[in-house]
Amino acid sequence: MSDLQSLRAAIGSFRDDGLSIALVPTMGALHAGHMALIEEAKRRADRVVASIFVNPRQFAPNEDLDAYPRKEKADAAMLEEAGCALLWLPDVAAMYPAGFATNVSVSGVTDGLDGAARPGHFDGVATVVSKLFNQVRPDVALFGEKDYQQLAVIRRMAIDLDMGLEVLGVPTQREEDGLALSSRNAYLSPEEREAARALPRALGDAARAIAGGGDVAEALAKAVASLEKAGFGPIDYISLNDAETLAPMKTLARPARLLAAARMGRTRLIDNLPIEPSQ
Ligand SMILES: Nc1ncnc2c1ncn2[C@@H]1O[C@H](COP(=O)(O)OP(=O)(O)OP(=O)(O)O)[C@@H](O)[C@H]1O
Ligand SMILES: CC(C)(CO)[C@@H](O)C(=O)[O-]
Ligand code: BAL
Repeated sequence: MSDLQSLRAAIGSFRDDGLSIALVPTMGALHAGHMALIEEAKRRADRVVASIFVNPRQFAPNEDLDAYPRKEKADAAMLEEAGCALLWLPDVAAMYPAGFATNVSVSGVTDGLDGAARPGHFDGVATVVSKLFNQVRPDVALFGEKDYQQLAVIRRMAIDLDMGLEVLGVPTQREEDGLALSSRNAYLSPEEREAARALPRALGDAARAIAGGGDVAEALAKAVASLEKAGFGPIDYISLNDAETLAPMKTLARPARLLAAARMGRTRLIDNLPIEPSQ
């Protein structure tokens, strides 16, 4: 459904029946990564609401808003098949009517990584996710760890603004060769798709080296070299960061996340892995 009045009525009737609600926000072109969020949502709440909205405010003018894949019919069928109770499909004019003038901006966790590489991106994400939370008023909302910084931003926002819901992360779903599932993988040519496996491989090698006590800078430099050799470029970042605050780390002193963003042809791919310090 696409109008807020109908959404509120449907949510109201779930609430009248005493049912809990999970929200899975997406931009559509659904794949098994999204479906893992739906499955986890079903375990966490009585009713699952999915949203599909390609949010113009989180794309910079030079990014792929127009090219972004749109597959509403197939998406709706997949969601119904998976047992999703409601699909929320707002349109741009309803989300951002004339006169819209509010921006939600989270600082700190947005300082580096995609926050630096995509200026304004996380303001767009925080603003639209605030709206989705206010529209659906879920008990729990689920996000993928593939977009690890996004998950950290939304967690921070929900706490800081007393949003009164649980924000849950779901592990990254991968292809057989390790590539993280992503709607943007559809942009890759067969040759680029083959070469793209170097990204999870480079992250895995670096994560193992760092977890085993290896020098962080050396492991990161090696990862950059292997990505360049595979045809990635430019590499926006490959970086070791605190798993919670996302502050950059030079040594493995606390639970960490190894995060990367790099371009394969016209496709920008991101990925990340956890690294735990050994006791
Ligand atoms: N491989 C994956 N595993 C787990 N969650 C995922 C995966 N891919 C996407 N998600 C999650 O699905 C939600 C919706 O993401 P989105 O619709 O942008 O899909 P996407 O595949 O990440 O697309 P994009 O190509 O834009 O990165 C986000 O919370 C995202 O982290
Ligand atoms: C969370 C989200 C739906 C907000 O537009 C988007 O950034 C996404 O799909 O990850
Ligand atoms: N999956 C994150 C949304 C974006 O890249 O715009």
